[in-house]
Amino acid sequence: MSGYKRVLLKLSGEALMGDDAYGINRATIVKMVEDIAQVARSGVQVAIVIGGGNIFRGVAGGAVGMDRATADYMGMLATVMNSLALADAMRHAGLLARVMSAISIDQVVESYVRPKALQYLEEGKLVIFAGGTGNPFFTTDTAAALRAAEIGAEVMLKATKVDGIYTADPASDPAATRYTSISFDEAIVKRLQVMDATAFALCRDQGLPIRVFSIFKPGALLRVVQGESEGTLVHL
Ligand SMILES: Nc1ncnc2c1ncn2[C@@H]1O[C@H](COP(=O)(O)OP(=O)(O)OP(=O)(O)O)[C@@H](O)[C@H]1O
Ligand SMILES: O=c1ccn([C@@H]2O[C@H](COP(=O)(O)O)[C@@H](O)[C@H]2O)c(=O)[nH]1
Repeated sequence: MSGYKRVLLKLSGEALMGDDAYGINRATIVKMVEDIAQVARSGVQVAIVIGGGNIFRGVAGGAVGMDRATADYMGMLATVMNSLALADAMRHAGLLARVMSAISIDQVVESYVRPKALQYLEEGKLVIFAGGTGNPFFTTDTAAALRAAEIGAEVMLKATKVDGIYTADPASDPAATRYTSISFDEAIVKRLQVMDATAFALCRDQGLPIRVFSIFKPGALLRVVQGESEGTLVHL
């Protein structure tokens, strides 16, 4: 069905809220899992990183006055919660998923060990990388780029609230237009805020393409994995 054997899927944490003000919307997570199941059942190995913006963001208003590193650790813990919720929804859908955290919380979740993650993927299990990079001052987009490179994913798929990369943030600029494709250097130089520059630079240096597409568009994930033109491709 596709040329891809192994992909890294970055899911927006904020998208998990659905129409709610914060947290995890049940219907939204179930829909996300249905889309992932279609791809996983086709034989593609899928590793996932989910953000934490629906629960906590270290640089957000709620963290004003806090020590930045402490706030960032709270953000990383939020991604552990989202990862557990995602794995639970996957179990309900009959999928086998393992959560591996960059921060050790052994009573709750397995710690990230690269060979073990590779073994799970080869066994056909979904692997959810929680806890970001395990370091403050980073983001889950950078964690996704890092893990994608570590596991030898062929592409990083960023499923987000917008349907690609625009000339400016489409949420605030209605005149913004969407790129079908864009080079890493152009995305970095133009400071397009859809992803942080560290994540773009890591993918560029590893020759790892990124596809940005809408998490809400029905069938978009499957089309992306089938190699169809969807959203925006970021390339060398
Ligand atoms: N040039 C741009 N093109 C597209 N989107 C942009 C651009 N600039 C800013 N954005 C914004 O980037 C955001 C990306 O959303 P997303 O929820 O994936 O972010 P995130 O920080 O990775 O979320 P989370 O941390 O919750 O996973 C969108 O809300 C979009 O409005
Ligand atoms: O490697 C990482 C990943 C994340 N954080 C903190 O968590 C929040 C939530 O992650 P998002 O990517 O914004 O969804 C982020 O704002 C950071 O505060 C981190 O410190 N290190």
